[in-house]
Amino acid sequence: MNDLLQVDDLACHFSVRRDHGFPARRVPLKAVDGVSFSLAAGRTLALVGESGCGKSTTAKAVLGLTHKTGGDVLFKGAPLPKAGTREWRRQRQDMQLVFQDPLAALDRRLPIGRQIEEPLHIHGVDDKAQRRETVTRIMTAIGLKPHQAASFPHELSGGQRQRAVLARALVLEPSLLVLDEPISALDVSIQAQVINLLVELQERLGVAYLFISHDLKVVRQISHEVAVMYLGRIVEHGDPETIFTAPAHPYTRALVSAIPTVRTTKRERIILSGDPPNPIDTPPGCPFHTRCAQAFERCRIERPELASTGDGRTVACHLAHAPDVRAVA
Ligand SMILES: Nc1ncnc2c1ncn2[C@@H]1O[C@H](COP(=O)(O)OP(=O)(O)OP(=O)(O)O)[C@@H](O)[C@H]1O
Repeated sequence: MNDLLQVDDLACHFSVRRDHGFPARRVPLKAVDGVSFSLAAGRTLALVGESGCGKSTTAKAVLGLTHKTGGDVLFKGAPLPKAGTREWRRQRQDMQLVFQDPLAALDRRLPIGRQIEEPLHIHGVDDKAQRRETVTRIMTAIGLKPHQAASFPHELSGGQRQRAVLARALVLEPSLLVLDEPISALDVSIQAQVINLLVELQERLGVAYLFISHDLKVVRQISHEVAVMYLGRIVEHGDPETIFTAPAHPYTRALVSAIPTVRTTKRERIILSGDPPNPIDTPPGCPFHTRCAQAFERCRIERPELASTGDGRTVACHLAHAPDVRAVA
């Protein structure tokens, strides 16, 4: 198995208090419920879907930052060490996380050079000159001027700050970078620059990205594979070209139809009614049936498995696997 990251049947269920009803009781909230995927070195997998579908929880579980209640996460073929242990911290050098808001991720009181240098210090690079040289090299690679090492976060633009965050994440030369909405806090003009930079860095450094975004236009530019999530599950997974030109799941079709510039077989915008159901009360059958215009009896009873459609992707939809099923159901 050559995969850098292997996620099998991952589940993250939280115990939450139900708001209504008496007496108050705790119920399971299935934030992630049976997610499987793999990611090879130097590749990008995008996780997409509406807010609350479980993207960030999946990412945190991959890094051991949230407790998983089921399934396995293998990194370089081995299970994640227990969070907080020395082994886990050592492994975290090789799997870094970049969040949405660069200002929140940086310490306002420290010059960015010091912040980029810090992981080297923590992970035992004792030679100061070597640390400084590495910082200069990574800053140059990321498009920052070495003299900007002395700048404080508020003295930089939004794009420069996100570059500084990326530099800090890359300074230990990780194999995996988890990027959680890395550009959504940036101006549109800067977003393209950061995306180009990410693509360039991947080619140069061979780092793999788990890229979380709700912006499908950006996802199409950057990813080698896309997994569409709905209510804690993957409903469609494949290469971006197939998914964006001929989405097979009705939910993916609705998401893709909302991208103005994407050509789909059906060009008209599909407006989904209502919000996704509460993950505390997932509907029986297909979790999407309550919002699906094509749902029929079987969808209300039987949950479709994520299965191959024979064109290199997997889809969890009864209709995608047997379009004439409605006639015989
Ligand atoms: N620690 C927690 N305790 C209880 N519920 C949680 C916890 N973390 C996440 N959730 C719930 O799990 C579900 C999935 O959340 P998650 O943040 O993973 O979604 P998301 O797709 O990343 O959304 P967004 O794009 O808004 O960040 C949501 O219903 C959220 O409220």
